[in-house]
Amino acid sequence: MTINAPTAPAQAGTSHDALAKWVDEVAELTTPDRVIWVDGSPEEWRDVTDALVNAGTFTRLDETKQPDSFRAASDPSDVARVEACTYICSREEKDSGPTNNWMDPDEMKGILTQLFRGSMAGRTMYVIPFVMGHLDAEHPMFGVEITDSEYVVASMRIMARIGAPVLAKMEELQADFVPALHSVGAPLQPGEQDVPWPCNDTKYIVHFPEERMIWSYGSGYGGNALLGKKCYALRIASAVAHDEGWMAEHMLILKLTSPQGKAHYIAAAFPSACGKTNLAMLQPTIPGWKAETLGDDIAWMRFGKDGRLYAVNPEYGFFGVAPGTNQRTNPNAMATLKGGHSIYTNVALTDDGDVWWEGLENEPAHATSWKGADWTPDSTEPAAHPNSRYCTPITQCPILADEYDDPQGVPISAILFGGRRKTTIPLVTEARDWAHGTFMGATLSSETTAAAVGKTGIVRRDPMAMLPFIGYNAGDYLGHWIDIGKQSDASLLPRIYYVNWFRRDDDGGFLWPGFGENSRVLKWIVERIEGTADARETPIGHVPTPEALDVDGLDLTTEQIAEALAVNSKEWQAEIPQIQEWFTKFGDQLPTELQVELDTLTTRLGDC
Ligand SMILES: Nc1nc2c(ncn2[C@@H]2O[C@H](COP(=O)(O)OP(=O)(O)OP(=O)(O)O)[C@@H](O)[C@H]2O)c(=O)[nH]1
Ligand SMILES: O=C([O-])CC(=O)C(=O)O
Ligand SMILES: [Mn+2]
Repeated sequence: MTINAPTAPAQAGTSHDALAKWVDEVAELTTPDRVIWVDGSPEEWRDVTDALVNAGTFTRLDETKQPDSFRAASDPSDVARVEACTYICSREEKDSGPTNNWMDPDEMKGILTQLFRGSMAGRTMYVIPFVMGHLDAEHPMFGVEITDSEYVVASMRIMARIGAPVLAKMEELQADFVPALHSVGAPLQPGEQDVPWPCNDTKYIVHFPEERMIWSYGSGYGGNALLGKKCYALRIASAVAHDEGWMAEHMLILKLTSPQGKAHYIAAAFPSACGKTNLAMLQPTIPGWKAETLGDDIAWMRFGKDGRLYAVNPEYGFFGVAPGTNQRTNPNAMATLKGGHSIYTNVALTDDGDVWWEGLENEPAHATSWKGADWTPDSTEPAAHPNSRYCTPITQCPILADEYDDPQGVPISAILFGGRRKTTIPLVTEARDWAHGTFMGATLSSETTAAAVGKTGIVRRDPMAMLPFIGYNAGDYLGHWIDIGKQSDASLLPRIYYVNWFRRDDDGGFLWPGFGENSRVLKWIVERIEGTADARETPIGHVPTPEALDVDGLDLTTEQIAEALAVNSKEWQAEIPQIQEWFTKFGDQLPTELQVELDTLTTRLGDC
């Protein structure tokens, strides 16, 4: 850790000229007490976590239960992504498109410059060099986050490859980087006592796609503040990917090996809190099948020389939803957490120094809720916030695939889209071809969850699970998907599937047991790719025949399975006007291929 006196020039920290200049400018604007260059060392982790414990932000957990791990409780107002305050400030409004908030970049910079002025007073400004993806990638994707939050420093260390080796490489290459400026927006007057979770009611999460730059103000929460993740690896990277002909997607990556030893890599896009982390760490329930994890949230995909799409996970940790995670649903997440070095945010603290959340085993008789209140099983308020999270190193995952660290990535055989729908969407549907698959992704819909501020349970269209993350015009984004499908031979492209683990029966219960049992659906998908599984053709695509889905040993009746797989034409006919209305949003920007797909679907439904 290099400490500069307040007046010392920041160049002391780097021989990267552009970086030194930017750090100086930010320090001058935000007036921190000191500037620290984050090197990623174990001593630094100790210093930062000690500082967070002293500030009351972190509680150190019991060493035998949760080694080197901490629990944080946020301000009750700062618990999730704030989509209403998230902007794509392209130079032209049309380039931000119909799905994003926009403001003229100069106007936005004016507002934010005022807010950032003096915003780090009384605090330490940290400079975190990071790389999304591999440092040895052909084109390493550098970023530097400047933040006044120790919580961000500790979390970024888990979530991304950061520190001295990254800075050294940036200096050697004098490399371009994404400047990512973050402040919690809570300057301290001399002598003023800090609060455990500083933040500001005014929040802005702002992206300048042409300049490849991020400014985030007022929130300390994950997706708003760990700027390598959604802000860089999805919003900025999607704009870069569009320009350069690759893809930055909200997808997990997993490796599935059949009993015969044949491996396939699968990517899957589900909206926030709809099952990516759980599927990425799946424990198959069918004999002989093995799953390994490569990533749980983001995939960057490029064509290889062989014409296949190769995916890498640009992250280095998991930022997972805590509630519902337990030994039965996700034993591999539990084992990852057992490795320690983890941060839990907005979960309950037990009296013996452990953490607890709804759905976890061993419900305590008493705990401290995420809001700091006494909690007992009789309490009416939840112990953990529904969007409480764990942040833990990917390298501790017991089923991590060796290839996760390969800068070339892995060739993808199948892409899954999925959402949370009580009705209409069958357990699994296979697209007829890439354009049809793109249509499935473009019309993906899901009930809203606690991962973003706002009402939950509302069905909304969420194209490729990217609605809050597309860093440019969503119509162009859909066009980009269509284009990608034209760049390789159809036989080399991943096959596309639409899944729904969340369909309900008449009593409101889940029709499908989900979690490890989802391996049965993956098995059908792999067998389809290999040409050995049956399907029936329906107006919406191919669904498994009841015999083709391996339900051996599953406690479901034939009727329940049929219900999970049903294509109900009445429900689909009701869907058509909603899709039409959704497409209207895109105007001329809607790729004609997608209108053709909608017309085809309408005709097919009319015929049945
Ligand atoms: N019923 C059912 N629930 C599931 C299944 N998979 C995940 N869930 C629940 O859905 C919630 C979110 O799951 P995650 O795997 O954390 O979702 P995610 O897509 O990784 O979410 P983000 O990290 O916000 O992007 C958790 O409460 C899970 O227990 C499933 O197959 N069936
Ligand atoms: O970004 C976040 O804050 C958490 C997350 O993974 C999501 O919301 O998809
Ligand atoms: Mn997740």
